[in-house]
Amino acid sequence: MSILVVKFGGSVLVSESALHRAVSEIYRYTRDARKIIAVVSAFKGQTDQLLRLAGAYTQASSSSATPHLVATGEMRAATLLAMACERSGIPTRFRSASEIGLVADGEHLNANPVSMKPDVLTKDLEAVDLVVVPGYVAESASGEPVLLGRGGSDLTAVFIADKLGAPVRLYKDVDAIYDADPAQVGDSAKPFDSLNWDEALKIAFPVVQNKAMRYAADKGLIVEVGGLSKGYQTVLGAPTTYRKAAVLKRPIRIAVMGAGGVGAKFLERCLEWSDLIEVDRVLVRDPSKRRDHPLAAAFTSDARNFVRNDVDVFVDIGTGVSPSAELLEGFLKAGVSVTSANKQAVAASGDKLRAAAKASGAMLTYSASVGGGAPVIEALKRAVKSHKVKSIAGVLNGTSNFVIDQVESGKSFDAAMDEARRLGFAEPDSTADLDGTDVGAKLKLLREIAFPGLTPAHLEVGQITEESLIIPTGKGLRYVARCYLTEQGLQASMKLEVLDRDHYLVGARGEQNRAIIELDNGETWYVTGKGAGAWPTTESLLADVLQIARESKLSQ
Ligand SMILES: NC(=O)c1ccc[n+]([C@@H]2O[C@H](COP(=O)([O-])OP(=O)(O)OC[C@H]3O[C@@H](n4cnc5c(N)ncnc54)[C@H](O)[C@@H]3O)[C@@H](O)[C@H]2O)c1
Ligand SMILES: N[C@@H](CCO)C(=O)O
Repeated sequence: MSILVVKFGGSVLVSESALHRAVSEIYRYTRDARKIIAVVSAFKGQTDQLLRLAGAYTQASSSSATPHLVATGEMRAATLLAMACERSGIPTRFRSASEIGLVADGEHLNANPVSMKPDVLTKDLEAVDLVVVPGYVAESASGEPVLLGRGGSDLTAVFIADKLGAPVRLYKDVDAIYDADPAQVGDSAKPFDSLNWDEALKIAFPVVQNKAMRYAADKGLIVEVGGLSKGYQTVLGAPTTYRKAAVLKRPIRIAVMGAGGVGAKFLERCLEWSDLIEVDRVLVRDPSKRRDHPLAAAFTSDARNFVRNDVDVFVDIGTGVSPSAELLEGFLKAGVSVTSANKQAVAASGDKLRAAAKASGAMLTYSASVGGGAPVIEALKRAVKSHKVKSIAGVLNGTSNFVIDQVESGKSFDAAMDEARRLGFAEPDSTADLDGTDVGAKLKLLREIAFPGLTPAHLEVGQITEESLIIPTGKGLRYVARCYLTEQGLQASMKLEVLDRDHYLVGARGEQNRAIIELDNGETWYVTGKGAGAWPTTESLLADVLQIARESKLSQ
């Protein structure tokens, strides 16, 4: 298990909408199979506000009630981050300082951590991808809440990382530690790639809590410090070097197709991140319908002049094969990287798209096309780097899975489909969710990664109808897509299957997707996440856009 401890503090959690950035940063790692412990401190200004409030009633520094009150700031931010991550489909668990047995001694407002129960966290991470923990707060040996000194969430993160033997990254409102404060001296401040502990203790203390640095220096730990959504940081605890890495100097410029259920949410997130992403143009069917949209001036219906190489990424959130497929190919040929949620377009023209990407060197990504926010494509791409895939089995359609669960709990088939449409899970023509059209495109995309060059000798396609949803007592029913190698060649099927109730795929609840990947070395990999809905799909699209920005020539 590859664990990373991350810490989000008030300098980056400036408001509730800043939680989205933290979610995207977490998803960046969980989609690559990292397990995350997120330590969270209060929203910007909250701790001061709560201390002032305490001071209005009593002498805050001597009251045993002060840590109880101040800790509500961390509790609020951490629980909301956990909920935001769940909404975006990241399997998440929240743990309080008391639940992880974080004990500290010393003054009640400036205590030092002495012990914790790392097993609670490692056991959680066997079941989920993320555990969120409030920072700054611990318990005294007698069970009273105590605080770890101002900036103490840094210490919580460093302490937990030490006990888990995991790397730690502290997110700040600066992208690195500089040799002088950039707010004071401007561009003459030079960023460090790394800083040894002696120098870090002299330079980095306005950014990182001194106690946390001393703890890390004593233990010889490595601590990364950087900004959100960036591909660079300063590494504390390594020989001092100034920054050599290329950095992103301007927002990523994008062209988008589609402003429907997913597209509207994606554009909303881009507007929140205008420092990072600039929406240049949006292809819609009828721009006149959206005059009051903040991006109205960018809306166009002119598909023929849409392909131009004046953007960094084309984001396809359209439907159907055409014109998405032509636009994806056009942008790739023009050297513009692309990401697509439109599985029909990518599945229909995968060879052409791969050829265009290869010829121009642009990146072709389509994580959101399969699994929504469940990182099935990432898992398969990782798997084929070092292994041969023997089989894939998965629940790959959120709508039908949601409907099966709803029908099982007593709802009518039609009412469940209506609900899936209302929640934005279903395809524009929702028969595609029931007759294998949606899953067929997804299975093709997975097959092309897992079994390149092979097509199934046989493909069995089943449909979902009201009458077909008969669930035998004690069993589970799932629409399962399979692709597997046999001596007779590649076989594939997608159909309703009766499975044991404790089968991994039956564990996919509602709109969740799940996949099981069997490898030739005997390993079995499991992938889970929300397979449909605007939030998880947007997260997946953003992760592709930000990955393209980090990995492409954009930062040179
Ligand atoms: N809804 C989900 O949960 C989900 C998840 C993963 C992937 N997807 C995929 O994302 C895409 C969008 O899904 P959605 O739920 O937002 O659908 P939607 O129907 O709400 O939105 C699609 C948008 O694309 C626009 N569009 C289609 N053809 C166009 C054209 N020729 N010119 C301009 N605009 C055009 C439509 O007007 C509409 O606004 C689909 O390909 C879908 O399969 C959806
Ligand atoms: N309609 C699709 C959207 C995600 O691809 C589903 O329900 O799975």
